[in-house]
Amino acid sequence: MTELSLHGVSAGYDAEPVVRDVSVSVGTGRWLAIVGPNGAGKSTLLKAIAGLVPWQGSVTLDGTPADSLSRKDRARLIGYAPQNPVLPERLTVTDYVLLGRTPYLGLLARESRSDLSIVDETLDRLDLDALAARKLGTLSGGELQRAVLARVLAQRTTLLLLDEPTTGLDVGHAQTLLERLDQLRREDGTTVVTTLHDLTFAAQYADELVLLDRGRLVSSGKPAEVLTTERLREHYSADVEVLTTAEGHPVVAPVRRIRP
Ligand SMILES: Nc1ncnc2c1ncn2[C@@H]1O[C@H](COP(=O)(O)OP(=O)(O)OP(=O)(O)O)[C@@H](O)[C@H]1O
Repeated sequence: MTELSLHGVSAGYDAEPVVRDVSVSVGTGRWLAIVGPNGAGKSTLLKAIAGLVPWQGSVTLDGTPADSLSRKDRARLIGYAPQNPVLPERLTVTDYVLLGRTPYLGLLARESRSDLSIVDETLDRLDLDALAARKLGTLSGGELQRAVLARVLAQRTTLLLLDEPTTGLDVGHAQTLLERLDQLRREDGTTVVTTLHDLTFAAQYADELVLLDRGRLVSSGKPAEVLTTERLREHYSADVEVLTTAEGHPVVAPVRRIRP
């Protein structure tokens, strides 16, 4: 169970921060989606929470400063899946997912029966059983995406940071993956933070959104509060209509204006 809080977080790569002064909290078992136009700093913010880029400010997990955690403790608490992971093509899906158990292994120790059963269970949860013996290099983009999610889920962390988990998935597979994630969150109480380009998916799955533009937080709150036609025009330079489904979820629809 992990509550995540950020206060005045700035992060970047060189001298100039590309994310500035972001403050946001995510309650235990909640889902936060970071949205914003290309280059806004979404991935950088996620990497800052994961401790993968230099950052300033305060990041706490259940009140404990993230930078006071050892590397191993951090890996037991935070699971991070990058947007474009480097994948060892010759590894089988099972062996790749087993890498998620690394934070629990002692020096030179082999995986235990319990590690193997967690991997089996994770493969089963993500319908990857049939692909378990396949090498990563032979999988389709969508299958790989599921394998990446499986590795991070096998890590059994209470906070998941997922950078664009639906990249390259068709609408059905994207929906299935997000549903599975939501189910795991409900069953296990995992806190989820994702970046998502698809604003409709973000609105339908996340409890709260933060909208970044040029490194700054420009809006945060419930999806229907953040996703307004005016705000999307201002920050994305996009012509959209925000519709509402029968269930009350926002749908962000691009609109083409035919000019005479
Ligand atoms: N490794 C890096 N070194 C230097 N600058 C970087 C690096 N990675 C990203 N940046 C810059 O930081 C800024 C924010 O990038 P970031 O990837 O966080 O944006 P993003 O919102 O995730 O974008 P996108 O939607 O295009 O994936 C961009 O200007 C980008 O060029």
